[in-house]
Amino acid sequence: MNLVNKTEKTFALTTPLYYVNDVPHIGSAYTTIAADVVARFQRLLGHQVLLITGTDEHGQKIQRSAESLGKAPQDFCDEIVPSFVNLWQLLDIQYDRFSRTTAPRHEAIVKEFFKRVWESGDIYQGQQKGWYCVSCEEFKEERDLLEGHRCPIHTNKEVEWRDEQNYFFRLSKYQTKLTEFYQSKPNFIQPESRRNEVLSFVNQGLQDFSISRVNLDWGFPVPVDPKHTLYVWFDALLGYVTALLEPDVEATLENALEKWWPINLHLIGKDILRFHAVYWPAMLLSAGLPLPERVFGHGFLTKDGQKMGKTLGNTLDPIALVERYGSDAVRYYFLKEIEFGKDGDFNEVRFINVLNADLANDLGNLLNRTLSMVKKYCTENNVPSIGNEGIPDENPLKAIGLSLGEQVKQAYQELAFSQACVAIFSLAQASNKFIDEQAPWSLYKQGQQESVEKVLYAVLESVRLAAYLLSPIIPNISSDIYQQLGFGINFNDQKQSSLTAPFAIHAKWGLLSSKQQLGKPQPIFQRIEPPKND
Ligand SMILES: Nc1ncnc2c1ncn2[C@@H]1O[C@H](COP(=O)(O)OP(=O)(O)OP(=O)(O)O)[C@@H](O)[C@H]1O
Ligand SMILES: [Zn+2]
Repeated sequence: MNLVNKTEKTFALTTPLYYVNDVPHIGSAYTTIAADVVARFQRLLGHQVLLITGTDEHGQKIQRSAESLGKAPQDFCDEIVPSFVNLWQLLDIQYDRFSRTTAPRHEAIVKEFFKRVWESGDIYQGQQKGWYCVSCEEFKEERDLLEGHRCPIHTNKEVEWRDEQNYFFRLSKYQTKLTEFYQSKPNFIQPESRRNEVLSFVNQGLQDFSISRVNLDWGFPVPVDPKHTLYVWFDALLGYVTALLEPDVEATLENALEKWWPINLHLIGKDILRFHAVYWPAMLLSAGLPLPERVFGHGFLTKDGQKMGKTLGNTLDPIALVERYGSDAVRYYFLKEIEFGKDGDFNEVRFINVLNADLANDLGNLLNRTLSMVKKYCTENNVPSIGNEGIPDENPLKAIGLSLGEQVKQAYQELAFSQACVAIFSLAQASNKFIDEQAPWSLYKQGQQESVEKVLYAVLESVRLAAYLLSPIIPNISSDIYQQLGFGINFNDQKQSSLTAPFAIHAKWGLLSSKQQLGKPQPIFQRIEPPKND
Protein backbone atom coordinates (compact mmCIF):
# COMPACT_ATOMS: atom_id res chain seq x y z
CA MET A 1 0.00 0.00 0.00
CA ASN A 2 1.47 3.34 -0.99
CA LEU A 3 0.30 5.44 1.93
CA VAL A 4 2.12 8.64 1.22
CA ASN A 5 1.75 11.11 -1.59
CA LYS A 6 3.26 14.31 -0.31
CA THR A 7 4.31 17.19 -2.53
CA GLU A 8 7.04 19.78 -2.07
CA LYS A 9 4.52 22.54 -1.60
CA THR A 10 3.04 21.25 1.64
CA PHE A 11 4.40 21.78 5.12
CA ALA A 12 2.96 20.04 8.19
CA LEU A 13 4.12 20.84 11.69
CA THR A 14 3.06 20.00 15.20
CA THR A 15 3.25 21.30 18.74
CA PRO A 16 3.10 18.70 21.49
CA LEU A 17 -0.38 17.53 22.39
CA TYR A 18 -0.40 19.07 25.82
CA TYR A 19 -1.50 17.16 28.89
CA VAL A 20 -4.73 18.51 30.23
CA ASN A 21 -3.81 18.02 33.88
CA ASP A 22 -4.20 21.77 34.26
CA VAL A 23 -4.71 24.96 32.27
CA PRO A 24 -1.94 26.05 29.87
CA HIS A 25 0.82 28.37 30.97
CA ILE A 26 3.52 30.42 29.35
CA GLY A 27 5.60 27.29 28.63
CA SER A 28 2.78 25.73 26.64
CA ALA A 29 2.32 29.07 24.91
CA TYR A 30 6.02 29.29 24.05
CA THR A 31 6.05 26.21 21.82
CA THR A 32 2.73 27.09 20.26
CA ILE A 33 3.78 30.65 19.45
CA ALA A 34 6.95 29.37 17.81
CA ALA A 35 4.95 26.86 15.78
CA ASP A 36 2.53 29.55 14.67
CA VAL A 37 5.44 31.74 13.56
CA VAL A 38 6.89 28.92 11.47
CA ALA A 39 3.47 28.21 9.97
CA ARG A 40 2.93 31.85 9.10
CA PHE A 41 6.34 32.09 7.53
CA GLN A 42 5.81 28.95 5.45
CA ARG A 43 2.51 30.37 4.24
CA LEU A 44 4.23 33.57 3.11
CA LEU A 45 6.60 31.36 1.12
CA GLY A 46 3.55 30.05 -0.68
CA HIS A 47 3.36 26.63 0.95
CA GLN A 48 0.20 24.90 1.94
CA VAL A 49 0.56 24.52 5.68
CA LEU A 50 -1.03 22.33 8.30
CA LEU A 51 -0.39 23.43 11.88
CA ILE A 52 -1.40 20.79 14.37
CA THR A 53 -1.83 21.29 18.07
CA GLY A 54 -4.09 19.62 20.60
CA THR A 55 -4.34 17.80 23.86
CA ASP A 56 -3.21 14.51 25.34
CA GLU A 57 -6.01 13.36 27.57
CA HIS A 58 -5.35 9.77 28.64
CA GLY A 59 -3.25 8.14 31.30
CA GLN A 60 -2.78 8.10 35.00
CA LYS A 61 -1.74 11.72 35.27
CA ILE A 62 -5.07 12.89 33.90
CA GLN A 63 -7.06 10.25 35.73
CA ARG A 64 -5.56 11.37 39.03
CA SER A 65 -6.06 15.07 38.29
CA ALA A 66 -9.72 14.36 37.57
CA GLU A 67 -10.10 12.19 40.67
CA SER A 68 -8.59 14.84 42.89
CA LEU A 69 -11.42 17.13 41.81
CA GLY A 70 -14.04 14.38 42.08
CA LYS A 71 -14.72 14.48 38.34
CA ALA A 72 -15.08 11.86 35.63
CA PRO A 73 -11.94 12.02 33.45
CA GLN A 74 -13.80 12.88 30.26
CA ASP A 75 -15.72 15.69 31.96
CA PHE A 76 -12.50 16.96 33.45
CA CYS A 77 -10.80 17.01 30.01
CA ASP A 78 -13.78 18.68 28.40
CA GLU A 79 -13.55 21.44 30.97
CA ILE A 80 -9.82 22.05 30.52
CA VAL A 81 -9.66 21.92 26.72
CA PRO A 82 -11.38 25.30 26.17
CA SER A 83 -8.66 27.01 28.20
CA PHE A 84 -6.16 25.88 25.54
CA VAL A 85 -8.41 26.86 22.65
CA ASN A 86 -9.04 30.28 24.17
CA LEU A 87 -5.42 30.97 24.89
CA TRP A 88 -4.41 30.17 21.33
CA GLN A 89 -7.01 32.57 20.11
CA LEU A 90 -5.83 35.27 22.47
CA LEU A 91 -2.29 34.81 21.20
CA ASP A 92 -3.36 34.96 17.53
CA ILE A 93 -2.31 31.38 16.99
CA GLN A 94 -4.00 30.13 13.86
CA TYR A 95 -3.82 26.35 13.99
CA ASP A 96 -5.45 24.15 11.39
CA ARG A 97 -6.17 21.09 13.50
CA PHE A 98 -6.80 20.57 17.18
CA SER A 99 -6.19 16.91 17.96
CA ARG A 100 -7.75 15.43 21.10
CA THR A 101 -6.63 11.94 21.99
CA THR A 102 -10.08 11.09 23.36
CA ALA A 103 -11.66 11.64 19.93
CA PRO A 104 -13.40 8.49 18.64
CA ARG A 105 -11.58 8.74 15.30
CA HIS A 106 -8.30 8.57 17.11
CA GLU A 107 -9.03 5.12 18.50
CA ALA A 108 -9.51 3.76 14.99
CA ILE A 109 -6.10 5.10 13.94
CA VAL A 110 -4.45 3.72 17.07
CA LYS A 111 -5.95 0.27 16.49
CA GLU A 112 -4.80 0.14 12.90
CA PHE A 113 -1.32 1.29 13.80
CA PHE A 114 -1.11 -1.17 16.69
CA LYS A 115 -2.06 -3.96 14.31
CA ARG A 116 0.81 -3.12 11.98
CA VAL A 117 3.32 -3.11 14.82
CA TRP A 118 1.82 -6.33 16.21
CA GLU A 119 2.15 -7.97 12.81
CA SER A 120 5.79 -6.94 12.62
CA GLY A 121 6.29 -9.09 15.72
CA ASP A 122 7.42 -6.14 17.80
CA ILE A 123 5.01 -6.50 20.72
CA TYR A 124 5.39 -9.12 23.45
CA GLN A 125 4.38 -9.66 27.05
CA GLY A 126 6.84 -9.26 29.90
CA GLN A 127 7.35 -8.09 33.45
CA GLN A 128 7.97 -4.40 33.97
CA LYS A 129 9.83 -3.33 37.06
CA GLY A 130 11.02 0.16 37.68
CA TRP A 131 10.51 3.69 38.93
CA TYR A 132 7.67 5.55 37.27
CA CYS A 133 7.04 9.30 37.20
CA VAL A 134 3.32 9.80 36.72
CA SER A 135 3.85 13.46 35.79
CA CYS A 136 6.20 12.43 32.97
CA GLU A 137 4.26 9.21 32.35
CA GLU A 138 7.64 7.59 31.98
CA PHE A 139 9.87 5.03 33.67
CA LYS A 140 13.06 6.56 35.00
CA GLU A 141 16.52 5.14 35.51
CA GLU A 142 17.42 5.07 39.18
CA ARG A 143 20.68 6.92 38.44
CA ASP A 144 18.72 9.88 36.98
CA LEU A 145 16.59 10.46 40.09
CA LEU A 146 17.11 13.21 42.62
CA GLU A 147 17.43 12.60 46.34
CA GLY A 148 14.32 11.05 47.86
CA HIS A 149 13.47 9.32 44.57
CA ARG A 150 12.21 12.53 43.03
CA CYS A 151 11.86 13.13 39.29
CA PRO A 152 14.51 15.49 37.85
CA ILE A 153 11.83 17.38 35.91
CA HIS A 154 9.03 17.25 38.48
CA THR A 155 11.19 17.96 41.45
CA ASN A 156 8.20 18.01 43.82
CA LYS A 157 7.10 14.49 42.83
CA GLU A 158 8.38 11.16 44.02
CA VAL A 159 8.51 8.41 41.46
CA GLU A 160 6.53 5.23 42.16
CA TRP A 161 7.76 1.64 42.12
CA ARG A 162 6.03 -0.57 39.56
CA ASP A 163 6.23 -4.30 39.14
CA GLU A 164 3.61 -5.54 36.70
CA GLN A 165 2.81 -7.56 33.61
CA ASN A 166 2.96 -5.27 30.57
CA TYR A 167 3.16 -5.49 26.83
CA PHE A 168 6.50 -4.34 25.53
CA PHE A 169 7.59 -2.73 22.31
CA ARG A 170 10.79 -4.19 20.87
CA LEU A 171 12.75 -0.93 20.77
CA SER A 172 16.07 -2.76 21.02
CA LYS A 173 15.50 -4.25 17.58
CA TYR A 174 15.75 -0.74 16.06
CA GLN A 175 19.06 0.29 17.57
CA THR A 176 21.03 -0.10 14.33
CA LYS A 177 18.33 1.22 12.08
CA LEU A 178 17.89 4.31 14.24
CA THR A 179 21.62 4.94 14.39
CA GLU A 180 21.83 4.69 10.61
CA PHE A 181 18.87 6.99 10.29
CA TYR A 182 20.39 9.67 12.55
CA GLN A 183 23.58 9.44 10.50
CA SER A 184 21.86 9.74 7.17
CA LYS A 185 19.68 12.65 8.39
CA PRO A 186 21.94 14.86 10.46
CA ASN A 187 19.21 17.49 10.69
CA PHE A 188 16.58 15.15 12.08
CA ILE A 189 17.22 16.20 15.67
CA GLN A 190 17.90 19.85 16.41
CA PRO A 191 19.54 21.77 17.90
CA GLU A 192 22.92 20.06 17.82
CA SER A 193 23.11 19.72 21.61
CA ARG A 194 19.84 17.76 21.63
CA ARG A 195 21.06 15.56 18.82
CA ASN A 196 24.14 14.71 20.84
CA GLU A 197 22.02 13.85 23.87
CA VAL A 198 19.95 11.47 21.79
CA LEU A 199 22.95 9.87 20.12
CA SER A 200 24.59 9.23 23.44
CA PHE A 201 21.34 7.79 24.85
CA VAL A 202 20.98 5.45 21.89
CA ASN A 203 24.65 4.46 21.99
CA GLN A 204 24.22 3.27 25.56
CA GLY A 205 21.93 0.58 24.17
CA LEU A 206 18.18 0.74 23.72
CA GLN A 207 15.86 -1.22 25.95
CA ASP A 208 12.37 -2.34 25.06
CA PHE A 209 9.70 -0.20 26.69
CA SER A 210 6.32 -1.14 27.98
CA ILE A 211 3.32 0.05 26.04
CA SER A 212 0.52 -1.06 28.31
CA ARG A 213 -0.57 -0.55 31.88
CA VAL A 214 -2.69 -2.59 34.25
CA ASN A 215 -4.85 -1.14 37.02
CA LEU A 216 -5.63 1.88 34.90
CA ASP A 217 -8.72 2.22 32.82
CA TRP A 218 -8.41 5.77 31.48
CA GLY A 219 -7.13 5.04 27.99
CA PHE A 220 -7.70 2.74 25.05
CA PRO A 221 -7.78 -1.00 25.69
CA VAL A 222 -4.90 -2.92 24.14
CA PRO A 223 -6.51 -4.37 21.00
CA VAL A 224 -5.21 -7.91 21.58
CA ASP A 225 -5.83 -7.95 25.33
CA PRO A 226 -8.44 -5.52 26.66
CA LYS A 227 -7.48 -6.15 30.30
CA HIS A 228 -4.55 -3.90 29.56
CA THR A 229 -4.73 -0.21 28.80
CA LEU A 230 -2.51 1.19 26.10
CA TYR A 231 0.35 3.32 27.39
CA VAL A 232 -0.56 6.98 27.07
CA TRP A 233 2.50 7.91 25.00
CA PHE A 234 1.84 5.20 22.43
CA ASP A 235 -1.55 6.73 21.83
CA ALA A 236 -0.47 10.37 22.20
CA LEU A 237 2.17 10.30 19.46
CA LEU A 238 -0.40 8.88 17.09
CA GLY A 239 -2.54 11.93 17.78
CA TYR A 240 -0.35 13.67 15.20
CA VAL A 241 -1.48 11.16 12.59
CA THR A 242 -5.16 11.40 13.48
CA ALA A 243 -4.90 15.17 13.11
CA LEU A 244 -4.05 14.74 9.44
CA LEU A 245 -7.48 13.32 8.62
CA GLU A 246 -9.80 15.57 6.70
CA PRO A 247 -12.94 16.20 8.78
CA ASP A 248 -15.30 14.10 6.71
CA VAL A 249 -13.27 11.03 5.74
CA GLU A 250 -13.15 7.61 7.32
CA ALA A 251 -10.50 7.25 10.01
CA THR A 252 -7.94 5.03 8.28
CA LEU A 253 -4.19 5.35 8.17
CA GLU A 254 -4.34 5.56 4.42
CA ASN A 255 -6.64 8.58 4.54
CA ALA A 256 -4.62 10.22 7.28
CA LEU A 257 -1.21 9.86 5.66
CA GLU A 258 -2.06 10.53 2.07
CA LYS A 259 -1.51 14.24 1.78
CA TRP A 260 0.58 15.51 4.65
CA TRP A 261 2.81 12.70 5.79
CA PRO A 262 5.66 12.75 6.64
CA ILE A 263 5.39 15.62 9.10
CA ASN A 264 8.01 18.26 8.33
CA LEU A 265 8.56 19.47 11.87
CA HIS A 266 7.73 18.33 15.37
CA LEU A 267 8.30 21.28 17.69
CA ILE A 268 8.65 20.20 21.30
CA GLY A 269 10.32 21.07 24.59
CA LYS A 270 13.42 19.11 25.51
CA ASP A 271 11.50 17.23 28.25
CA ILE A 272 9.85 15.02 25.64
CA LEU A 273 12.75 14.64 23.26
CA ARG A 274 13.25 10.91 23.78
CA PHE A 275 9.67 10.14 22.90
CA HIS A 276 9.88 12.05 19.65
CA ALA A 277 13.42 11.36 18.56
CA VAL A 278 13.76 7.71 19.62
CA TYR A 279 10.48 5.96 20.45
CA TRP A 280 8.41 7.61 17.73
CA PRO A 281 10.71 6.87 14.77
CA ALA A 282 11.13 3.29 16.02
CA MET A 283 7.36 2.83 16.23
CA LEU A 284 7.03 4.20 12.70
CA LEU A 285 9.78 1.93 11.39
CA SER A 286 7.97 -0.99 12.93
CA ALA A 287 4.71 0.04 11.26
CA GLY A 288 6.55 0.46 7.96
CA LEU A 289 5.93 4.18 7.64
CA PRO A 290 8.25 6.97 6.51
CA LEU A 291 9.82 9.03 9.29
CA PRO A 292 9.27 12.71 10.08
CA GLU A 293 11.77 15.20 8.73
CA ARG A 294 12.76 17.13 11.81
CA VAL A 295 12.33 17.24 15.56
CA PHE A 296 13.32 20.46 17.30
CA GLY A 297 13.58 20.33 21.10
CA HIS A 298 13.66 23.83 22.50
CA GLY A 299 14.76 24.87 25.99
CA PHE A 300 12.77 25.58 29.14
CA LEU A 301 11.30 28.81 30.36
CA THR A 302 12.48 28.77 33.92
CA LYS A 303 11.63 30.40 37.20
CA ASP A 304 14.59 30.68 39.53
CA GLY A 305 16.40 28.19 37.34
CA GLN A 306 13.66 25.52 37.41
CA LYS A 307 11.42 24.51 34.54
CA MET A 308 8.06 26.18 34.83
CA GLY A 309 5.36 23.56 34.70
CA LYS A 310 1.85 22.64 35.66
CA THR A 311 3.00 20.00 38.10
CA LEU A 312 5.42 22.31 39.89
CA GLY A 313 2.89 25.14 39.72
CA ASN A 314 5.60 27.80 39.28
CA THR A 315 4.11 29.17 36.11
CA LEU A 316 3.45 32.57 34.64
CA ASP A 317 -0.04 33.30 33.43
CA PRO A 318 0.03 34.17 29.74
CA ILE A 319 -3.50 35.57 29.83
CA ALA A 320 -2.51 38.28 32.27
CA LEU A 321 0.53 39.12 30.16
CA VAL A 322 -1.49 39.34 26.94
CA GLU A 323 -4.19 41.38 28.59
CA ARG A 324 -1.66 43.82 29.92
CA TYR A 325 0.72 44.06 26.97
CA GLY A 326 -0.98 42.57 23.91
CA SER A 327 -0.30 39.38 22.02
CA ASP A 328 2.41 40.80 19.73
CA ALA A 329 4.41 41.93 22.75
CA VAL A 330 4.33 38.48 24.32
CA ARG A 331 5.13 36.72 21.07
CA TYR A 332 7.97 39.08 20.30
CA TYR A 333 9.58 39.06 23.72
CA PHE A 334 9.94 35.30 24.08
CA LEU A 335 11.19 34.72 20.57
CA LYS A 336 13.58 37.65 20.50
CA GLU A 337 14.99 37.41 24.00
CA ILE A 338 15.62 33.70 24.35
CA GLU A 339 17.75 31.98 21.78
CA PHE A 340 15.52 29.16 20.54
CA GLY A 341 16.97 25.94 21.92
CA LYS A 342 18.36 27.49 25.11
CA ASP A 343 16.67 27.94 28.50
CA GLY A 344 15.56 31.40 29.55
CA ASP A 345 14.19 33.13 32.61
CA PHE A 346 11.39 35.66 32.51
CA ASN A 347 12.01 39.05 33.99
CA GLU A 348 9.37 41.76 33.83
CA VAL A 349 11.76 44.72 33.83
CA ARG A 350 13.68 43.20 30.95
CA PHE A 351 10.39 42.44 29.21
CA ILE A 352 9.32 46.08 29.36
CA ASN A 353 12.73 47.39 28.33
CA VAL A 354 12.94 45.18 25.27
CA LEU A 355 9.45 46.07 24.09
CA ASN A 356 10.01 49.77 24.59
CA ALA A 357 13.40 49.75 22.90
CA ASP A 358 12.45 47.63 19.89
CA LEU A 359 8.75 47.98 19.22
CA ALA A 360 7.99 51.43 20.61
CA ASN A 361 11.25 53.22 19.76
CA ASP A 362 13.21 51.58 16.98
CA LEU A 363 10.22 50.58 14.90
CA GLY A 364 7.22 52.58 16.08
CA ASN A 365 8.87 55.97 16.42
CA LEU A 366 10.70 55.46 13.18
CA LEU A 367 7.50 55.02 11.23
CA ASN A 368 5.75 57.79 13.06
CA ARG A 369 8.43 60.41 12.62
CA THR A 370 8.95 59.50 8.96
CA LEU A 371 5.27 59.68 8.09
CA SER A 372 5.06 63.04 9.84
CA MET A 373 7.99 64.30 7.81
CA VAL A 374 6.38 63.18 4.55
CA LYS A 375 3.31 65.18 5.53
CA LYS A 376 5.41 68.19 6.34
CA TYR A 377 7.98 68.19 3.57
CA CYS A 378 6.25 66.59 0.60
CA THR A 379 3.43 68.03 -1.41
CA GLU A 380 1.45 64.85 -1.77
CA ASN A 381 0.48 62.36 0.84
CA ASN A 382 1.83 59.45 -1.16
CA VAL A 383 5.13 57.62 -0.92
CA PRO A 384 7.69 60.00 -2.49
CA SER A 385 7.98 59.17 -6.17
CA ILE A 386 11.60 58.15 -6.04
CA GLY A 387 11.20 54.44 -6.43
CA ASN A 388 13.76 51.75 -6.04
CA GLU A 389 15.67 52.89 -9.16
CA GLY A 390 16.17 56.32 -7.64
CA ILE A 391 18.21 54.92 -4.75
CA PRO A 392 21.73 53.65 -5.46
CA ASP A 393 22.71 50.20 -4.17
CA GLU A 394 25.31 51.84 -1.91
CA ASN A 395 22.63 53.62 0.07
CA PRO A 396 23.24 52.24 3.58
CA LEU A 397 19.63 51.14 4.03
CA LYS A 398 19.28 49.61 0.60
CA ALA A 399 22.60 47.83 1.10
CA ILE A 400 21.20 46.10 4.20
CA GLY A 401 17.75 45.66 2.69
CA LEU A 402 18.93 43.91 -0.45
CA SER A 403 20.23 40.86 1.38
CA LEU A 404 17.94 40.97 4.41
CA GLY A 405 15.10 38.88 2.96
CA GLU A 406 17.33 35.89 2.26
CA GLN A 407 19.11 36.20 5.56
CA VAL A 408 15.87 36.29 7.52
CA LYS A 409 14.42 33.44 5.49
CA GLN A 410 17.33 31.28 6.46
CA ALA A 411 16.97 32.27 10.10
CA TYR A 412 13.27 31.37 10.13
CA GLN A 413 13.98 28.07 8.44
CA GLU A 414 16.56 27.26 11.08
CA LEU A 415 14.12 28.42 13.78
CA ALA A 416 16.67 31.04 14.79
CA PHE A 417 13.92 33.52 15.65
CA SER A 418 16.12 35.72 17.75
CA GLN A 419 18.64 36.03 14.93
CA ALA A 420 15.84 36.94 12.55
CA CYS A 421 14.72 39.72 14.89
CA VAL A 422 18.23 41.05 15.40
CA ALA A 423 18.85 41.16 11.65
CA ILE A 424 15.54 42.92 10.99
CA PHE A 425 16.08 45.45 13.75
CA SER A 426 19.53 46.25 12.44
CA LEU A 427 17.71 47.78 9.47
CA ALA A 428 15.40 49.78 11.75
CA GLN A 429 18.37 51.00 13.78
CA ALA A 430 20.30 51.92 10.64
CA SER A 431 17.23 53.82 9.46
CA ASN A 432 17.05 55.89 12.62
CA LYS A 433 20.73 56.65 12.33
CA PHE A 434 20.31 57.53 8.65
CA ILE A 435 17.60 60.07 9.42
CA ASP A 436 19.68 61.65 12.14
CA GLU A 437 22.72 61.92 9.86
CA GLN A 438 20.87 63.05 6.75
CA ALA A 439 18.71 65.51 8.71
CA PRO A 440 15.92 65.86 6.15
CA TRP A 441 14.69 68.94 8.05
CA SER A 442 17.90 70.79 7.11
CA LEU A 443 17.83 69.45 3.55
CA TYR A 444 14.31 70.80 3.32
CA LYS A 445 15.36 74.21 4.56
CA GLN A 446 18.14 74.22 1.98
CA GLY A 447 15.56 73.56 -0.70
CA GLN A 448 16.95 70.13 -1.59
CA GLN A 449 13.58 68.54 -2.19
CA GLU A 450 14.84 65.52 -4.12
CA SER A 451 17.32 64.64 -1.40
CA VAL A 452 14.61 64.93 1.22
CA GLU A 453 12.40 62.57 -0.73
CA LYS A 454 15.20 60.09 -1.26
CA VAL A 455 15.86 59.92 2.46
CA LEU A 456 12.19 59.52 3.31
CA TYR A 457 11.63 56.91 0.62
CA ALA A 458 14.58 54.83 1.78
CA VAL A 459 13.38 54.93 5.36
CA LEU A 460 9.73 54.16 4.60
CA GLU A 461 10.75 51.26 2.43
CA SER A 462 12.99 49.93 5.18
CA VAL A 463 10.17 50.13 7.71
CA ARG A 464 7.95 48.27 5.26
CA LEU A 465 10.47 45.52 4.76
CA ALA A 466 11.04 45.21 8.51
CA ALA A 467 7.29 45.02 9.12
CA TYR A 468 6.89 42.36 6.46
CA LEU A 469 9.69 40.18 7.75
CA LEU A 470 8.41 40.52 11.32
CA SER A 471 4.83 39.71 10.36
CA PRO A 472 5.00 36.04 11.40
CA ILE A 473 5.99 37.19 14.90
CA ILE A 474 4.02 40.43 15.34
CA PRO A 475 1.15 40.13 12.84
CA ASN A 476 -0.94 42.91 14.38
CA ILE A 477 1.79 45.52 14.45
CA SER A 478 2.96 44.55 10.97
CA SER A 479 -0.59 44.90 9.68
CA ASP A 480 -0.88 48.35 11.26
CA ILE A 481 2.38 49.43 9.66
CA TYR A 482 1.28 48.09 6.29
CA GLN A 483 -2.02 49.93 6.56
CA GLN A 484 -0.26 53.19 7.37
CA LEU A 485 1.90 52.63 4.31
CA GLY A 486 -1.21 52.32 2.22
CA PHE A 487 -1.51 48.54 1.79
CA GLY A 488 -4.85 46.93 2.50
CA ILE A 489 -3.17 43.86 3.94
CA ASN A 490 -3.97 42.16 7.19
CA PHE A 491 -1.43 39.51 8.11
CA ASN A 492 -3.98 37.76 10.29
CA ASP A 493 -5.92 36.98 7.17
CA GLN A 494 -3.30 34.53 6.04
CA LYS A 495 -5.15 33.28 3.01
CA GLN A 496 -5.28 36.77 1.64
CA SER A 497 -1.84 37.97 2.73
CA SER A 498 0.02 34.95 1.35
CA LEU A 499 -1.54 35.70 -2.03
CA THR A 500 -1.31 39.49 -2.03
CA ALA A 501 2.00 39.78 -0.20
CA PRO A 502 4.06 36.75 -1.21
CA PHE A 503 7.59 36.47 0.10
CA ALA A 504 9.09 36.49 -3.39
CA ILE A 505 7.87 40.05 -3.90
CA HIS A 506 7.44 41.62 -0.48
CA ALA A 507 10.71 40.42 1.02
CA LYS A 508 12.68 42.45 -1.50
CA TRP A 509 13.83 45.98 -0.73
CA GLY A 510 12.39 48.57 -3.14
CA LEU A 511 8.75 47.59 -3.41
CA LEU A 512 7.12 50.84 -2.29
CA SER A 513 5.89 53.04 -5.06
CA SER A 514 4.23 56.44 -5.25
CA LYS A 515 0.94 54.65 -5.84
CA GLN A 516 0.85 53.99 -2.13
CA GLN A 517 -1.24 56.56 -0.40
CA LEU A 518 0.00 57.00 3.13
CA GLY A 519 -2.31 56.70 6.08
CA LYS A 520 -2.55 58.78 9.18
CA PRO A 521 0.51 58.41 11.43
CA GLN A 522 -0.59 56.56 14.55
CA PRO A 523 1.54 54.93 17.22
CA ILE A 524 1.81 51.22 16.50
CA PHE A 525 3.01 50.30 19.97
CA GLN A 526 2.36 52.35 23.09
CA ARG A 527 5.40 52.79 25.26
CA ILE A 528 4.99 50.85 28.49
CA GLU A 529 5.58 52.71 31.73
CA PRO A 530 7.96 50.69 33.91
CA PRO A 531 6.36 49.60 37.21
CA LYS A 532 7.07 51.97 40.07
CA ASN A 533 9.45 50.64 42.68
CA ASP A 534 7.51 51.37 45.82
N1 LIG B 1 8.74 25.67 31.16
C1 LIG B 1 8.57 25.38 29.89
N2 LIG B 1 9.36 25.92 28.97
C2 LIG B 1 9.20 25.66 27.67
N3 LIG B 1 8.26 24.85 27.20
C3 LIG B 1 7.42 24.26 28.06
C4 LIG B 1 7.53 24.50 29.45
N4 LIG B 1 6.56 23.80 30.07
C5 LIG B 1 5.88 23.16 29.11
N5 LIG B 1 6.39 23.42 27.90
C6 LIG B 1 5.89 22.93 26.63
O1 LIG B 1 4.91 21.96 26.93
C7 LIG B 1 5.39 20.65 26.65
C8 LIG B 1 5.03 19.72 27.78
O2 LIG B 1 3.64 19.71 27.88
P1 LIG B 1 2.97 19.30 29.25
O3 LIG B 1 1.53 19.26 28.98
O4 LIG B 1 3.65 18.12 29.83
O5 LIG B 1 3.22 20.61 30.12
P2 LIG B 1 3.93 20.87 31.50
O6 LIG B 1 3.49 22.19 32.00
O7 LIG B 1 5.39 20.62 31.33
O8 LIG B 1 3.26 19.84 32.48
P3 LIG B 1 3.86 19.23 33.77
O9 LIG B 1 4.50 20.30 34.60
O10 LIG B 1 2.69 18.62 34.41
O11 LIG B 1 4.86 18.25 33.24
C9 LIG B 1 6.88 20.82 26.52
O12 LIG B 1 7.45 19.81 25.70
C10 LIG B 1 6.97 22.17 25.88
O13 LIG B 1 6.59 22.07 24.54
ZN1 LIG C 1 8.59 13.66 35.87
